[in-house]
Amino acid sequence: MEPNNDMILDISHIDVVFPTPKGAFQALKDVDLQINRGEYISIIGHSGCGKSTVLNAVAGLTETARGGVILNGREVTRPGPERAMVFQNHSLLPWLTAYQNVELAVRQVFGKTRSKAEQKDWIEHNLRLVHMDHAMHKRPSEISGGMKQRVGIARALSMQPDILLLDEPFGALDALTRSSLQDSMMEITAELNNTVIMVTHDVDEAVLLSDRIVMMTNGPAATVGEILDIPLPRPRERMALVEDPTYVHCRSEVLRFLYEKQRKVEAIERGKGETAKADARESKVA
Ligand SMILES: Nc1ncnc2c1ncn2[C@@H]1O[C@H](COP(=O)(O)OP(=O)(O)OP(=O)(O)O)[C@@H](O)[C@H]1O
Repeated sequence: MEPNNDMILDISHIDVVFPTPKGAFQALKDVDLQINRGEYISIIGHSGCGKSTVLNAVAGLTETARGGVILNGREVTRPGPERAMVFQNHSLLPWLTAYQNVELAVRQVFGKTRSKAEQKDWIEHNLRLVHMDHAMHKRPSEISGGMKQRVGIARALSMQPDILLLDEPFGALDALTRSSLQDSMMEITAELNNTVIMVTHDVDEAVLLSDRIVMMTNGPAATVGEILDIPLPRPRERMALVEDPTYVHCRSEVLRFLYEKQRKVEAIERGKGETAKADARESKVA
């Protein structure tokens, strides 16, 4: 096979097993995924299937029991600023302003290599990218949820990570704020050509933003079920896409996958119910 020189991240056949009071729980089994530089990947799947666990393994927050995560040819063993994460619930320090929250990250990564003036310019540049320059001296309690999420994204971008890990970044926002952040994300990735892995539950969000959608099977022992290419040209305009046949097709492919998985779960549940009823009947007869 030809070597893939564009590949930045290799999630290579990973298993993740958690110890629980009831014994070992295998969350992921043989998850294998290669991501190219500049790609926007979404991970979608039913609740609890293991989407965040994949992201946490890439972040170096969760150990793998088998296989490994290789970023730029190096195995990931711990968290690092080259993998910046944004969570659903903004994790800003409440006593610091938006500017100071970003400054913390910039100091950590560039404290030794950039002058104070360069760091200031860089912090302001990143806050401008997410349209938060007007409120940079406000504390988290003085800004909306969407604005906090923008600051979280600025903080992640300011570290100039090789890869941006977004765990349902817009999940807690109302529909309008969510759309506006999705648009900002598309502008930013077009400008910076970031590599992104985003966990989402939202099919439209996944199709709008992604180059590929990774659809995961249900857990336990969840794995990559199907991968869907989204061949929509960029820039993408959400309103223009509503009736675009490629958009409609991609959307229905993801929905089909999710419904099929759901039907399987329901069939298994029904099967368990029937077995339980049969057991009960047998024990009565006995
Ligand atoms: N630290 C842990 N210890 C034990 N089990 C865990 C741990 N973390 C996750 N799990 C289990 O692993 C499975 C996958 O969890 P994960 O959070 O990755 O799913 P998810 O697809 O991101 O869920 P959601 O969509 O609801 O956020 C779940 O069954 C969860 O209960």
